[in-house]
Amino acid sequence: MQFLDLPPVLEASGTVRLPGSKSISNRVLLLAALAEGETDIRDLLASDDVERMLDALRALGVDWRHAPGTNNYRVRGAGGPFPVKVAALFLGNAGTAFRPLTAALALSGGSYQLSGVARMHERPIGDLVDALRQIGADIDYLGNDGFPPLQLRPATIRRGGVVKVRGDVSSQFLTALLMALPLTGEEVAIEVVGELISRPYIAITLDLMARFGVRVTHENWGRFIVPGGARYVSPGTLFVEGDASSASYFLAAGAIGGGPVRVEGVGSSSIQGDVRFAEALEQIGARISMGDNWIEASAPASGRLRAFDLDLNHIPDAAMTLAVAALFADGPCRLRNIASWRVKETDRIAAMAIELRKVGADVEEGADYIRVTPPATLQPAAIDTYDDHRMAMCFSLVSLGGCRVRINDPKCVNKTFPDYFAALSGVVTPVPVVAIDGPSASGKGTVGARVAEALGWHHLDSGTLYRLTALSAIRRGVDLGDAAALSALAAALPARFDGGRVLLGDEDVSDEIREEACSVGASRVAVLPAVRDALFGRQRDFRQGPGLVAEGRDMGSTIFPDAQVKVFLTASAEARAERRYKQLIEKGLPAKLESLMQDLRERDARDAARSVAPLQQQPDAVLLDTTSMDVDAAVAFVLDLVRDRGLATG
Ligand SMILES: Nc1ncnc2c1ncn2[C@@H]1O[C@H](COP(=O)(O)OP(=O)(O)O)[C@@H](O)[C@H]1O
Ligand SMILES: Nc1ccn([C@@H]2O[C@H](COP(=O)(O)OP(=O)(O)O)[C@@H](O)[C@H]2O)c(=O)n1
Repeated sequence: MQFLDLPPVLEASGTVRLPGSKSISNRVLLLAALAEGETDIRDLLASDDVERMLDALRALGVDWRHAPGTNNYRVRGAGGPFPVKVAALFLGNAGTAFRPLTAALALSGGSYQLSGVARMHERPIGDLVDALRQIGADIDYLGNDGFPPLQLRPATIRRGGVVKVRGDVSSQFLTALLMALPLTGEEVAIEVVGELISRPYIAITLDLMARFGVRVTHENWGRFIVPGGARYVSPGTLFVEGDASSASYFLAAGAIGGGPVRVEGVGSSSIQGDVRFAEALEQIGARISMGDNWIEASAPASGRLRAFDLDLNHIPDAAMTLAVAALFADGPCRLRNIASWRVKETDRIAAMAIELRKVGADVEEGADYIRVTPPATLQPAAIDTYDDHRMAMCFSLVSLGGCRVRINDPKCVNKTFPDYFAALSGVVTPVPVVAIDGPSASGKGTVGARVAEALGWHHLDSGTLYRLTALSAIRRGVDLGDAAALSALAAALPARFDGGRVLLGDEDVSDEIREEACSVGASRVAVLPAVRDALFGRQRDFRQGPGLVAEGRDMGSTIFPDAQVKVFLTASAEARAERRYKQLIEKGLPAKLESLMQDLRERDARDAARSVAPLQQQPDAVLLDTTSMDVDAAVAFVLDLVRDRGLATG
C-alpha cells in the first residue's frame, strides 16, 4: 500500500488557487453536450471524475477538444439526445457522471450499459430509476435491485405530466431528472417526495441550466416545473468556478494553523453551496473575510475553535472538514443531519469515526450524526482513506496539530484534486529539522546539543536509542543477532531523556551506554532492519515545535528526509579516535587509543555497508569536516546554515 507521511506543521498561511469545481465541471460538460452550438469551457477540473464524464461523452458521439497545456475545452453539442445509440460506459466512482448520464441516456432512445467500480455498485440509484420508469424508461438492474450496473433500452417516453422523485437520499437524482427532462420538449412537473437534502446542489443545477437557456421554476424546493419547448443553447464561453468543497481544507488550515490562508476561485458571487462552509467556520470562531472571488480564513483571536453543534445538511461534503476541525475545538462537537454521508464514496460516518478514534478522539456515531470529543493531544496514526478523496484531504489537517500523520493510498485525491498535497505544502510550514549525520566521534552529539540549545529547539541523539537497545539486550541475555527479540525490546524501550541524562525506566544509564560493550552492541543491533523499524516512529515523534536538531547516521536519509538543513559531519579517523579517547578518559572511563581506532574503523565499515539506511552523505547534505576545526566553529557553521534557510532569527 502506498502512503504519504505528512510532517507536523508549525503554522499555515498563504494563497491557494483552487482547481475547478467538480459539481460544475460535470454538469457543464453534460449540458454543453446536449446543447446546440459549441461551448468554450474554461478552467475545467482535471480529475478522475471529470475524465470519466469526458470519456463517456466521447463514446456517446459528442465531439470535444482540449487545448493542450490548459484546462480549457471546446465541446460541440449534439443539440438534443446523444447521437450514438449503443454504448457501454464505465463511470468509475463518479456519482456526478453516473446519475445525470443515466437520466439523459434513458431519454436518448438507445441501448446503453452503465457500470462503475465496486463501490459505485453499492451506491443507491433506485429512486432515480423509479422516477424514470414512471415516464416509461426501460431500465434493468444488471446486479442488485436498486444499484448499478444498469441496462437501458429504447422506450416510448411519456411526455409532460408529473414525475415524482425522492429527495432524501441523494439530491443528484433530482439534478439528473432536471437536466434530462428538457430533452422531452414538453412541460414537466417534478414533485419531490420526502425532504430535499443538499439543496444548494440543486441551486447549482438550476443556475447552470439557466445559463444554457432553460429556466426551471420551483415552489419552495418541493415542486419544479421544466418549461415546455425548452432546448439547451450554448452560452458561448463558460468559466468554471474553483471547487468550494476543495476550498474547505485550506480555510480550515487557516482557522487551525493561524492563517491567513486565502483561496482564490470562489467567493461571495459563487453559485456553490459549499461556500457556506466559511460561515460555519466563522460560527465556530474563525476569522473570515471574503471578496467576489476569494475567501480568507484565520484562527480565532482566542487561538482555539469553539465546540459546536450544527445541522450540516446544506453542506454535506464540506461538513467532513468540520469533523476533523472538531479535533481542534475546545469541547465536544456534534455534526447533525448528515445521513447522506452513508451513501457517498464510502460510508463516511463509519469511516470518519474509525479514523478520528485513531488520532485519539472519542467518537459517537448515529444514523445521521457524529459526535467528536477532541483528545488532549493528538496521536500520530496511519489513516485509511477508503478510496475516498475527502477522507485523505480531511485527515491531512491532523498535521496542523503539530502531529505527524500517515495518509494511506494518497492518490485517491485524484478523484477531485490531483495536486492536493502539493497545494497543501504550499501553505504550511513544517516543524523545521536540522539533520546531522556522520561517523562515530565526529562531534555530532556535541554540536547537535549546542545548536539545539542556541535555537531553543528539541534535540534527538538517535544513537542513544540503539545504545539503549543494546544495553537492554545485554542485561537480559538476548543474543545480539536475534532480530525478533531485539525489535521487541526496541519497540518497548522505557527510554526517557531528562536534560542531558538518559534514563532506562528510572535508572540513569547515561554513562553505562557510553561503555565499549554498548558501543559495539549498538553498532551490531543497528544493522538489523527490524530494530530500525521498531525505532522509526519513536524518532519521528521528537519532531515538535519550534524545531528539532537530530543526529545519527540516517537522520537526513530515512528518518527526516524532508529536513530543511542536512549536515554531514565528519573528521579524519585519527582525529576522531583521539577525541573519543580524551572524552572517555575525562569521564573516568577506561580507554585505549589503539583499540578505539580499531573499533571506530569497524563501526564505520558496518554503518556504511549495511543494507538498510547505510551511513553516507546525502546529495542535499552540506559536508562539514571538522578535522581541523574546533567545536565553536562547527556550531557556528551549522547555525549559519539554519539562519541562511530563514528558519531562525537572531
Ligand atoms: N570540532 C571538534 N574539535 C575537537 N573536538 C571535538 C569537535 N567536535 C567534537 N569534539 C569532541 O569529540 C568528542 C566526541 O564527540 P561526540 O559529539 O560525542 O561525537 P559523536 O556524537 O559524533 O560520536 C567529544 O568529547 C567532543 O567534545
Ligand atoms: N541514526 C543512527 C544512530 C546510530 N546508529 C548506530 O548506533 C551506534 C551508536 O550511535 P552513536 O551515535 O551513539 O555512536 P557514536 O557516533 O557516538 O559512536 C552507531 O555505531 C551506529 O551503528 C545508527 O545506526 N543510526
